[in-house]
Amino acid sequence: MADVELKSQRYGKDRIRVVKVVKSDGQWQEVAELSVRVLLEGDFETSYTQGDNSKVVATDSIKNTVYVLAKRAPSVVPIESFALTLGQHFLHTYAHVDGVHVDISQQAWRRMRIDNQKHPHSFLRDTQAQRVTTATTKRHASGVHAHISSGFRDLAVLKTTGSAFYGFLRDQYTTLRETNDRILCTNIDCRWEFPAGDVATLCSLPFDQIYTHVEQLTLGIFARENSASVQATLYNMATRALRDLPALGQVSYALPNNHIFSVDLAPLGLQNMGKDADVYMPIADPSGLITAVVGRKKAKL
Ligand SMILES: O=c1[nH]c(=O)c2[nH]c(=O)[nH]c2[nH]1
Repeated sequence: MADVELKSQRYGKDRIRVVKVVKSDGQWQEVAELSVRVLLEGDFETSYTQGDNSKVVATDSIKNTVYVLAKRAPSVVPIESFALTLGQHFLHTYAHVDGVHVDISQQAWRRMRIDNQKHPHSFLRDTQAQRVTTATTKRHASGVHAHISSGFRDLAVLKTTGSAFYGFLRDQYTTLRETNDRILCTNIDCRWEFPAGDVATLCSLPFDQIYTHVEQLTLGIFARENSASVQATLYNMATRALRDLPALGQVSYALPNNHIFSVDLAPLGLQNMGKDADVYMPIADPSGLITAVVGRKKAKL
C-alpha cells in the first residue's frame, strides 16, 4: 500500500534463561541466574515489507550467541557489563545492525550460611526481587555509544507504623479516613540512569557499589522516615540517590500502595480502629500506584 510505511521495527529473542557457574579451584563456586532479552535494530525493513529474510539474524542464532558469550565471559555479572558485551558483539558482527537493546534481569541467589560459615556452593533465594538493567548500544562515528539504566524490581517491604496519610482533598467522592498511623506496604521498582557515553567509560562504572548503595538508602528511608505519603517517601528516596551518587543522571521509582486496612470489628463488639487497630486485612486489588522520575536541574547559562 502506498499510503502506509513502516515507522520502526526491532526484533530478537526474549526470556533467554542463563545460569552461569564460576568455578575456581577447590569447592568454591559462584552462580548467577539471568533472563535476557536482545532486540536488534537496523536494516531489516524488507523482512517486514517484502518477506525478504536475507538479512535476518535468526532469533535462534541470537539465543545461541547469548550462550556462547556467557561461555566465553569469565562472569556474566555485573549484568551491566554483560549487557554491554552483548550489544558490542552484535554491532561488531553485523554491519547492518545499528542498535542493540539488551534487557537483563537477575534472580537473587544468596550464598547460604551453614554453621555460621559461608557455604562454598549452596545458595538461597530469600527474595523475589530482581536486579535489572537495560543497555542500548548504537554505532557512532567515534565508536560504540551506550545508554544504560539499572535498578531493582519487586522488592517487597512493609512497615507497621511510621506512615501517615492526611490532609488530602476531600469532596463528594471521598470516603477514605485520614490516618496518622497506618501500615505501609509496597513492592519497590527502582531505576537509575547513567548519562549516555562511550562503552569503555560506562564499563568502568562501579555498578555493584551503586546498586548496593541505592538499595540500602531506599530501605533506610523506608524504615526510618515518618512517611507523609508514598509520594513524599518516593521523592526522598530519589533525591537522596541523586545527592549521594553523582554518576547518576536520573532516578525513577514505581511504588504500589498495597493497602492493608484495619478490620472494623465494632459490629462484633471489639475496638479495632485508629489507635486500637492490630488486626488488618490485606486488599489484593486494587492498589495505589505512585511513580515519578527525578532528575537534575539543568544549570542556568
Ligand atoms: O500515600 C498515599 N498516597 C495517595 O495518593 C493515596 N491515596 C489513597 O487512597 N491512599 C494514599 N496514600
